[in-house]
Amino acid sequence: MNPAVSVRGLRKSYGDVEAVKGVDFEVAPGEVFGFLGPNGAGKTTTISMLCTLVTPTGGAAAVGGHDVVTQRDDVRRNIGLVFQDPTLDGYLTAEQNLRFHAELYGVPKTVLADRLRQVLEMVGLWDRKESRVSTFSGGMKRRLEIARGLLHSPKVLFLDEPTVGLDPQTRAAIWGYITRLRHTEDITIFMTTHYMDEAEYCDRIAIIDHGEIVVVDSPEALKASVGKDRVQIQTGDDERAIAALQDRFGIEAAVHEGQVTFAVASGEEFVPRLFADLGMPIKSVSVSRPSLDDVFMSYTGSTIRDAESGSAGNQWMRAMARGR
Ligand SMILES: Nc1ncnc2c1ncn2[C@@H]1O[C@H](COP(=O)(O)OP(=O)(O)OP(=O)(O)O)[C@@H](O)[C@H]1O
Repeated sequence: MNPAVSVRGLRKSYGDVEAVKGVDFEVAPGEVFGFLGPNGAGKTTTISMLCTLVTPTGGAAAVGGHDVVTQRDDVRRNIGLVFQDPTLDGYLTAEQNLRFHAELYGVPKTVLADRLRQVLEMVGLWDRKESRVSTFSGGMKRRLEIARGLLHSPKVLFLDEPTVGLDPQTRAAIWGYITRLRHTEDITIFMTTHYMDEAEYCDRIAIIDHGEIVVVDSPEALKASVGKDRVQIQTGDDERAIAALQDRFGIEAAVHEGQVTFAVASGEEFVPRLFADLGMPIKSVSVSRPSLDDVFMSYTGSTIRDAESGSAGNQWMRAMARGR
């Protein structure tokens, strides 16, 4: 089967700023594919090139088999967009917004009424179809944008940070619609996010940092590739525990989330040694498998939050990355 999205050496510079530095990847039909990276990593620039809104400086990309530079109209007919900034008309009703879009995309009149109802019911806005969009909450507007993005039955739906700025309940609802889509529509989904928990919904994710793809794989495979567990202990004296871990096991630890935290290859097997040889009482121990946070750290050397705030990451996280 031909890939839904195919990208080779794609790059984009804005003057001296190399926003995207030559990325390669393919997205299979029916896949939910995510770009995960901190603010400024190049996610919006990449998705904008795929949607024909930004012209690449180099390389090539095809969506649904159509080139994003030479076959822009074909690409546009085959894609749906939900971008960070809302583009709904507030003075129109929900239904009027969708009808306007249907006209632009040439949705046949014979199917329009059914399709309108289908997409509005999917996002829970059928009852509000006659309300003006200016009266909608942020979450309702985002839901309407998703309905609009799907109205013309696109082959690929592009979502740029679909839940940014929304409360946790609305974020969960939006993910509910997106995951249900894979059963109800014949569609490929390409999305960007800087939320680790949202990346978990994807079949595969590409981690992007400073305009480059660092790794592409399923969330499970990426977590398994870290190869280290996170161990957190509580003792009566954090400083002494950190020093003892260094002296007796050569392990670098730091206080993280209020507990002495470090990374080791097989956490459960290490715990008995810890009790036997740490040389001080331990009040509690927890061992957890790597999260996508740990994956991001392991491949890029900082956490997403640290990358966004410009700080350097803490000591145990740096220790986590050092194995590579
Ligand atoms: N129109 C533009 N002109 C100049 N520089 C730009 C422009 N658009 C993006 N950039 C720069 O390109 C880099 C990548 O930006 P991009 O918006 O693609 O990142 P992002 O990962 O999507 O982050 P965010 O989620 O904050 O949008 C940044 O350094 C940004 O400042």
